[in-house]
Amino acid sequence: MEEKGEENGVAAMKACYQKFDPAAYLQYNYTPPRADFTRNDSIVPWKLACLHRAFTEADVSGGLLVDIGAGPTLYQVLSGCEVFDKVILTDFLEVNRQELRRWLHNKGGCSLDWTPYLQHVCKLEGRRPSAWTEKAARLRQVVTDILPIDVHCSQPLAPDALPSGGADCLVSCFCLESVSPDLAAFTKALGHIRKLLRPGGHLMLIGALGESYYFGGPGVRIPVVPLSEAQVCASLKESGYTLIRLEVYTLTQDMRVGVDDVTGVFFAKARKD
Ligand SMILES: Nc1ncnc2c1ncn2[C@@H]1O[C@@H](CSCCNC[C@@H]2Cc3ccc([N+](=O)[O-])cc3CN2)[C@@H](O)[C@H]1O
Repeated sequence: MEEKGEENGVAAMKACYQKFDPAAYLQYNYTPPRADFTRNDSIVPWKLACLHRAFTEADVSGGLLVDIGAGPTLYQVLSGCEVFDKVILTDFLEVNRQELRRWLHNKGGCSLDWTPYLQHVCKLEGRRPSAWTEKAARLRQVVTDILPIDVHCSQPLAPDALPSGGADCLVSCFCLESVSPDLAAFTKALGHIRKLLRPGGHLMLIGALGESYYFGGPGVRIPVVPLSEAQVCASLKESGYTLIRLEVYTLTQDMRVGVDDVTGVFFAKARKD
């Protein structure tokens, strides 16, 4: 019976995503006030600072970085693309993979201008902001594939998607808790993606705390499993990771813009032993 319930929950979640609107989603979460580069207390600069620090620490190295459930966003690999020579982006929806391809193929028609993001990460790296064109070229050079993924499958990617040794690092932002019907499914999904990672490899995980829903487009209300810090730590441990660091951002009133009921954002750096 339990298996059936779990399958139904996952199927219902997948149905919700059929109406996901990348352009609206980007406007809701990746424009001011949540993405205000003139404010250090804005959410996106906080996330980029966490990712910059984590990717530039000496314990992170290797050849292949895989982004799990990238959605239509690229910010999550702007630091990692300088450390790894090969980056694979993944998402469940073709509309999101198309959005990513549009930017990577420099074809125009993107729903968001990523220039301020590229400039901000260049500043974090101590480079002049005008080096953003070099970072854009680097990102376009290292991203080799944009693949379909389903974190609820015990084998989330196609069999030959990754080299036999697996990825050296995974990054996943706001995906697992937004696609899982409950905490058990979230923890199980962490276990599924862990199999994509080589022993000693790192997981950089960003997610929402206390979120029970968000809008993935006008009128597209998508349920989310509300997580606490303690549940995130317990799920990482239970699914076979060693937590290195957990950082938390608490949303100020002006960051609560009506597109979700998220109360906080966590950043976890963990390792597969
Ligand atoms: N089975 C699946 N496997 C893998 N990916 C899947 C699956 N199903 C859907 N997907 C894929 O996962 C999705 C990832 S986008 C999920 C959005 N998460 C919630 C949203 C994000 C957000 C952003 C920023 C801030 N903030 O405070 O600044 C708060 C929040 C909280 N609300 C989407 O790309 C879908 O295509």
